[in-house]
Amino acid sequence: MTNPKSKIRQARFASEAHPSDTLLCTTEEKTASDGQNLPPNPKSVAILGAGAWGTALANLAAANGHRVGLWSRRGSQPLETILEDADIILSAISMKGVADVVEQIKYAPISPETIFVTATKGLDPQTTCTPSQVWQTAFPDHAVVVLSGPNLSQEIELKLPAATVVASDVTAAAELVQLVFSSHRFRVYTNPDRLGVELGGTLKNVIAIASGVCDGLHLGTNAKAALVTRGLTEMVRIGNIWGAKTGTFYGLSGLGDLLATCNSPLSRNYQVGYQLASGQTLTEILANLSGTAEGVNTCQVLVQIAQQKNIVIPITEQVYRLLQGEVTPRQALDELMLRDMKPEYND
Ligand SMILES: NC(=O)c1ccc[n+]([C@@H]2O[C@H](COP(=O)([O-])OP(=O)(O)OC[C@H]3O[C@@H](n4cnc5c(N)ncnc54)[C@H](OP(=O)(O)O)[C@@H]3O)[C@@H](O)[C@H]2O)c1
Ligand SMILES: O=P(O)(O)OC[C@H](O)CO
Repeated sequence: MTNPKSKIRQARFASEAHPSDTLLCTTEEKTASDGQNLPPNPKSVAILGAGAWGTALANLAAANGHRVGLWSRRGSQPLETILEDADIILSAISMKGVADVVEQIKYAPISPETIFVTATKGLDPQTTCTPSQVWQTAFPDHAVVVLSGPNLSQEIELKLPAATVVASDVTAAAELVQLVFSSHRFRVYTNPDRLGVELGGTLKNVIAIASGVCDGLHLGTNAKAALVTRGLTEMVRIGNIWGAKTGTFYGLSGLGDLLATCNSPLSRNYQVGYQLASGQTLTEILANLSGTAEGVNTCQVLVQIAQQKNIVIPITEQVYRLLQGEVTPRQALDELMLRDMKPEYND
């Protein structure tokens, strides 16, 4: 006989429908495959964006026994229905859609207790704001949490172990989100530096494009190590100007995500770089890419910020010029190798 306490309600997607049409937890009871008991106080979690990451996060929360609704603009569930009574509203919308979705729900009846979580890794091209800043501006009285870490969604869907960070200045909100997503295969840490955690996940995408180029040109392990290390220096430099803490960039959401994304062919940003090195144009690559490579837009925003604030970010600049078609991958490499000689640390 199965112990009812060891049962969870598992979310299931019907293959014939859009995932967001079918998610809301089924009533099917199943022995806890993740070793989790049904939580004493299951939360209602609304996930916005049924792409790769939204779907993986929905599965994680549902496997922990929470009530999960997954919304997509292409599904049949109205947004208001998904938002009703949500304890947590998590956005996994790609950056280009965040402002639109925020606008749609700005005037929806949302409880003041509802926590917003953003899992988007991008920058708004109009305002240069981070996604959490966009959400916080629209919902100034709500807790906003960033979820970011080395989290390639395909590995998480395969139930491989991973860790992430949930960051907020509202500790209780971060701790609640930690509880909702934590399991024996997904270890969740809290961090008070919301901006640092968010920028780590965002800025590394540009370095991941550069790493793809490095591997596509077969430049070797020494070159890759140099690129990733100097890339981290650039990330810290930009983050410090923004007001993020240096130490945060050496954690999971910075160095951790950098290592994952710069070394995995599963990363869309890495794929963009790799394919650029093999001679394809950006237009061709993006036309065939499955999912979103946020680093392409982030790079443009960073170059704009660097010019305004006089920040030296040579790798990002070369990635920008490469994406614009102004240099070839080899020329970008030469530009980086032949820069003026300097000490390793002068910040
Ligand atoms: N995939 C990962 O491994 C991973 C891991 C961590 C973080 N992230 C971050 O999570 C975000 C989403 O990534 P993803 O891989 O899930 O990308 P994706 O598969 O391309 O999904 C993006 C989602 O955003 C939705 N969207 C875009 N514009 C919209 C708009 N105007 N209105 C409503 N919905 C809109 C898309 O809806 P449609 O399907 O209708 O276009 C889709 O559901 C990115 O910022 C990414 O950097 C991804
Ligand atoms: O596929 P990418 O390049 O968007 O990377 C996915 C995640 O950000 C990895 O943590």
